[in-house]
Amino acid sequence: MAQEIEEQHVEPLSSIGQPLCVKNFIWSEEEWPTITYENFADGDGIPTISFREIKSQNYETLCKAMVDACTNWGFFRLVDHGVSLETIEKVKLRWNELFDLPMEQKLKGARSACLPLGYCATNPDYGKDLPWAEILQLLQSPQQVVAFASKVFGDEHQPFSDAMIEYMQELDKLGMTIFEMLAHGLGLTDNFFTQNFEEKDSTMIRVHRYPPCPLPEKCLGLGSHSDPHTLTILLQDDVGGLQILKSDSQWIGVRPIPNSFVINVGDTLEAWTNGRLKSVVHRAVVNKEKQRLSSAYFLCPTSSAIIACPPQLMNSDTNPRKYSPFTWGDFRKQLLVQKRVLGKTALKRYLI
Ligand SMILES: O=C(O)CCC(=O)C(=O)O
Ligand SMILES: [Fe+2]
Repeated sequence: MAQEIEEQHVEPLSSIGQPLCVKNFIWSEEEWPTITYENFADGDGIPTISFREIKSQNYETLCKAMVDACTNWGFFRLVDHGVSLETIEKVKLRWNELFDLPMEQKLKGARSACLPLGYCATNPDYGKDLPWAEILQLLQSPQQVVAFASKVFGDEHQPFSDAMIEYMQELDKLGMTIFEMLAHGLGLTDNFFTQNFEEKDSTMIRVHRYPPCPLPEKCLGLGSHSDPHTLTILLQDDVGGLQILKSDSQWIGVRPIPNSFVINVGDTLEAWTNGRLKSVVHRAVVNKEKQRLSSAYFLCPTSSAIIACPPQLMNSDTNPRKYSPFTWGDFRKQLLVQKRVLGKTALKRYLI
């Protein structure tokens, strides 16, 4: 029986001419998930922040709560975020339409080995520990979205392109609000972070669709990693599968709540705040019954932005500088060479 499952062909994740079966997706044993996709009990302590009262005098409290969430968890859920449900539903529909297309058509927009932008079914370049996911990765640039969509949908690209561009513009605005609030809560000038985000040359989106998996106890949608960027705004559907690593090496599931985003701190923001805000390792697990859709919007500063912790967040005796200042462009270049981020390792190169 086990043998039969392992020999099964995995149609939704096989590119043309590259048939894959379940056994090609079995991960190294240390990585096998210890809790299932719908085990959320331990994750209910993850803070939930609402923007409903953002305009009132509660602003101060809200900013502090956000900083606390990013300090203690590296993650929070955001509700009443102001991005319209219509924008979100529209883009989800377009993503599903894309993933539902025949493989030949999707591969017209395939990513190339040298540039990780476009569509791919799993990521065969990894060789082993293959993600159980279809993935679309694109830069925030409207031109790039249109170029990708035109390759895949031809003259019919407009609904996809428009939905995607609108969604990313909304998320960008939301990201800037969060950065202002974090700066405020940390006692920095409100534009401390946002002034570095004028050019959006490397901000990007990654959309995943994880098909049902016959062997979820040995496969992973996305392996454990921290996000190297600054801030991630994650949209997940109601299935569940995102798990985060608590400090005591315990994995906990993030319960999906309707019309919310999951926000998490990336490595770059951790360095920028001298470790005050934490970039926490997480992963996506899969399940036998349901496909799952998620999308991560990764906010990145201008390439020339210098990531250096401001003096207000350090203390020469008790909390000296932990990372040598670096530019986002330099870090990004190194990440592109590294290709695969495993666990939380990317920042080590700048440790003092
Ligand atoms: O699918 C998820 O819930 C996680 C996605 C993620 O962590 C990422 O794309 O970096
Ligand atoms: Fe991530």
